[in-house]
Amino acid sequence: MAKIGIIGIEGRMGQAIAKVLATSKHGLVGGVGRGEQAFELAAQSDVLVDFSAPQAIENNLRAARGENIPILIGTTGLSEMELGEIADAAQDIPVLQTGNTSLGVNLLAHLVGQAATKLGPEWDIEILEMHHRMKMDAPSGTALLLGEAAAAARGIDLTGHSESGRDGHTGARQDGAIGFAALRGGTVAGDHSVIFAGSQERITLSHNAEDRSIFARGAVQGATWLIGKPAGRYSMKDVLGLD
Ligand SMILES: NC(=O)C1=CN([C@@H]2O[C@H](COP(=O)(O)OP(=O)(O)OC[C@H]3O[C@@H](n4cnc5c(N)ncnc54)[C@H](OP(=O)(O)O)[C@@H]3O)[C@@H](O)[C@H]2O)C=CC1
Ligand SMILES: O=C(O)C1=N[C@H](C(=O)O)C[C@H](O)C1
Repeated sequence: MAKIGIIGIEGRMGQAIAKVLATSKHGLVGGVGRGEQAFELAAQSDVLVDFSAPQAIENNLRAARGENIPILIGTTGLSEMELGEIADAAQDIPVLQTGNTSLGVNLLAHLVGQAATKLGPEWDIEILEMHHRMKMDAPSGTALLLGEAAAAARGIDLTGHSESGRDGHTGARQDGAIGFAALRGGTVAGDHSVIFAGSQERITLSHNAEDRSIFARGAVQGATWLIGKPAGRYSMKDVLGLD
């Protein structure tokens, strides 16, 4: 049995993970919310799971490092600086950071990579996502993960090739760009489509999350997998054996 500590326990994902743990062989040792002590939680846990907010990352990494335990970070909307802090922490402890913990999305990313490899750069790639009205960040962490998969397959850097937030007189699409569009509304748990638009034809690869339990199950699987691993940076592809 693994002792799992949840950062962001009162949130939508924190509650979904607690529900999964209630019927699993793994134990929930507790959780913390805003302003509470991640350090005390880390001292009682085998692994930390963070679904909170980007501002909490630095503190949460310090808590995991202080106890020499792994951490799974599902929080999205991370800045370059926060991603740098994650890379730094991964020199000392196992860290899994991902925009999506579900099996379906990670398989989708794998398929997107395959399609991008087979289809030449004349096929434009556009990524469309829709989420519930409370979501704080755009493009979603999943959209970026899918964009990274397409960019890696094409041998390009996503940052230098992404186009998002088109509005007004945008001019023509840049050759080789990966486009992002975000919709927000209602209670949508997470819909993502990757569109490959060629000449007179289109291929669309999609995933629809019907419930947060898919992310919660993946988070528990990823967190328990991390226990006992050497320090380093891991992804759900490692957990699910998708490479
Ligand atoms: N990787 C994945 O598979 C998934 C990732 N996510 C991501 O997880 C994150 C959380 O999503 P969701 O649960 O829907 O969001 P919620 O807003 O429902 O929950 C976030 C929780 O974290 C708390 N919180 C905020 N700041 C801190 C802090 N500094 N320290 C500790 N707790 C804090 C919030 O408290 P308060 O209410 O007081 O603000 C809230 O309870 C988002 O970034 C989201 O994009 C979501 C689903 C799947
Ligand atoms: O905030 C959410 O709800 C979700 N966030 C993740 C993201 O940014 O991709 C994962 C999932 O789509 C739900």
